[in-house]
Amino acid sequence: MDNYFAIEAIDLTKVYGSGNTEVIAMKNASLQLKRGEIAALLGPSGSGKSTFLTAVGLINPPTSGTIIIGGQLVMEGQQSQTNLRSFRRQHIGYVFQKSNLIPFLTALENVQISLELNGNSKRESQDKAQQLLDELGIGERSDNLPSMLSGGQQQRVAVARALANQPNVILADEPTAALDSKRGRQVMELFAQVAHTRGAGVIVVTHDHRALDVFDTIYEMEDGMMHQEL
Ligand SMILES: Nc1ncnc2c1ncn2[C@@H]1O[C@H](COP(=O)(O)OP(=O)(O)OP(=O)(O)O)[C@@H](O)[C@H]1O
Repeated sequence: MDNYFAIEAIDLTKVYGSGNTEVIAMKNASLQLKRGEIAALLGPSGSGKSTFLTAVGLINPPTSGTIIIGGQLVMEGQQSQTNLRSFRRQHIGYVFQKSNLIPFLTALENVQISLELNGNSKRESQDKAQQLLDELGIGERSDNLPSMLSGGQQQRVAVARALANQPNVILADEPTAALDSKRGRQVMELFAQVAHTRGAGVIVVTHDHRALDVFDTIYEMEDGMMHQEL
């Protein structure tokens, strides 16, 4: 089927530095994620999880390997095959450990701005942002600045922002690290729902083994190598 995979990462390797200071952070890491599938990425500190996620997120290119997103070849080694900036904005939603909301914009404006950056009118963006916040259960807090929201609410706004442009791919780097286990689980369930209902491919880096049942697939990194858990 055309575009059956949200992400195909093939033999990704990343080398930082050279000579004595060379670090091989990722070695031939491969992963195939279908649309509608949510995968957890586990592994000890320093095993290469962030390196993998930022490579696939087109933030930090691999030294070698191939990245195909939504059926389109985007990276061949360090060579980009498309305009990475606009590709990223249109197709990839990123959620970080801390919500990284813009502190002087309201919850609504934080979501609205990413829609406007993608060419939607102000009015359209406002309506769509409000609708997303409503769907995520924080619509009544849309006028609040991030500092007035709890960690879990801020993370919901960050998820709304990541979903705003209906990306094929959502990448989350320890999105629940700042949350208690109940709220952490809610955020994980939200990602699973987004994958299953919107057909996005979602990868979540996590250290939290308590919510692993929400994932369709579990990958683990060790010393830069990727394994799929059976
Ligand atoms: N910019 C960099 N320059 C040099 N080495 C780096 C750089 N970024 C990461 N590394 C090294 O690459 C390896 C993998 O790091 P990475 O951040 O991908 O691990 P991680 O699994 O995400 O760790 P954590 O769970 O602690 O966030 C580590 O040995 C790290 O020290």
